Amino acid sequence: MIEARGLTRRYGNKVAVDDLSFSVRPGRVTGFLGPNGAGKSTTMRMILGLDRPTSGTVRVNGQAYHELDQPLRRIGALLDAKWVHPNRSARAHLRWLARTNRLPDRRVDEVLEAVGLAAVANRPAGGFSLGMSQRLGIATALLGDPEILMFDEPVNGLDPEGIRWIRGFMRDLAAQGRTVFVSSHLLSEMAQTAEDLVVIGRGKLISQCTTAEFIDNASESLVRVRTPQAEELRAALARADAEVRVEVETGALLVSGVTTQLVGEVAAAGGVVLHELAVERASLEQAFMRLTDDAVEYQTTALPAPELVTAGR
Ligand SMILES: Nc1ncnc2c1ncn2[C@@H]1O[C@H](COP(=O)(O)OP(=O)(O)OP(=O)(O)O)[C@@H](O)[C@H]1O
Repeated sequence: MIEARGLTRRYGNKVAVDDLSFSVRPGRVTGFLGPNGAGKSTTMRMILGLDRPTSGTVRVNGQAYHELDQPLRRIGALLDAKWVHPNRSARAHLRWLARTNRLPDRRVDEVLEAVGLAAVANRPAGGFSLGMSQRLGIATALLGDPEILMFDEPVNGLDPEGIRWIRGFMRDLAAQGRTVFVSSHLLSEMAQTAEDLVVIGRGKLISQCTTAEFIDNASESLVRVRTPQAEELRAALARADAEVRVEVETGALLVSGVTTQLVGEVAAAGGVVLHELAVERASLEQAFMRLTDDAVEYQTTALPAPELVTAGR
């Protein structure tokens, strides 16, 4: 269990993490989701005692990190896969960590086996691909056989096979009853991995819920209509209190807050010919960006949001 209460971290005038409270439960993969710069890495560093909160607390099984006896046995983390000394072999790296943390040598071979690195264990880690480095980072996190595991953007830059392996591995760890907390800036990635979500933007909590609930709330259903009498239909729908937008690229009308049935009936009553009438679900990533829009730190000005013209209600 990880519990943050009023967790806040300021760097000068910048509030990187802002009064964040959330809990991460055992036996599930919990995604830590937020756009770039939202404060995910800072929060994870505070959980590990690598950064100090300006105010608030974060506890690992009821204790602050520095109070933990043998912390590697309680919580294992992958924050940066490339921190291993390049001339050191995977096995030597893990042995060194095991010995300095009073962990048995046999754990080294167990974790190398678990992440599929046994065959390359004596090769210098400097020559490892990103995927292999990630596996070594995960082996390092597993060394103390901890109940809690934390991974910062573990699939960034990996090929599809590496991504598939990491997703499956995280789910297996959760199925063993462990607490698995994993960050990402992509909702689509989290949707395939995590059962629960902690969503943040600009350091603040946006939502804590199941992934299914978040997706349901986030994705807006739209009705897409194509008609040669767009103006008449727009006016009729506005009278029916629907919100109508025109998709500039294709000229189709996107109607929110209505069913296809209602649009069909309004069109029929107004004598409007329809060429297309369909339900369109906003993509998850669009929905996520809309929810966290105010919270995106580095908004691009060169590429404006998709041009949708809103007509009166
Ligand atoms: N040591 C630091 N000094 C000053 N500002 C910092 C420091 N560490 C982080 N920040 C700022 O705090 C904010 C949150 O950063 P953080 O790296 O935690 O976000 P993130 O959600 O992990 O983003 P990303 O996905 O881009 O890594 C950013 O504005 C960042 O510039």
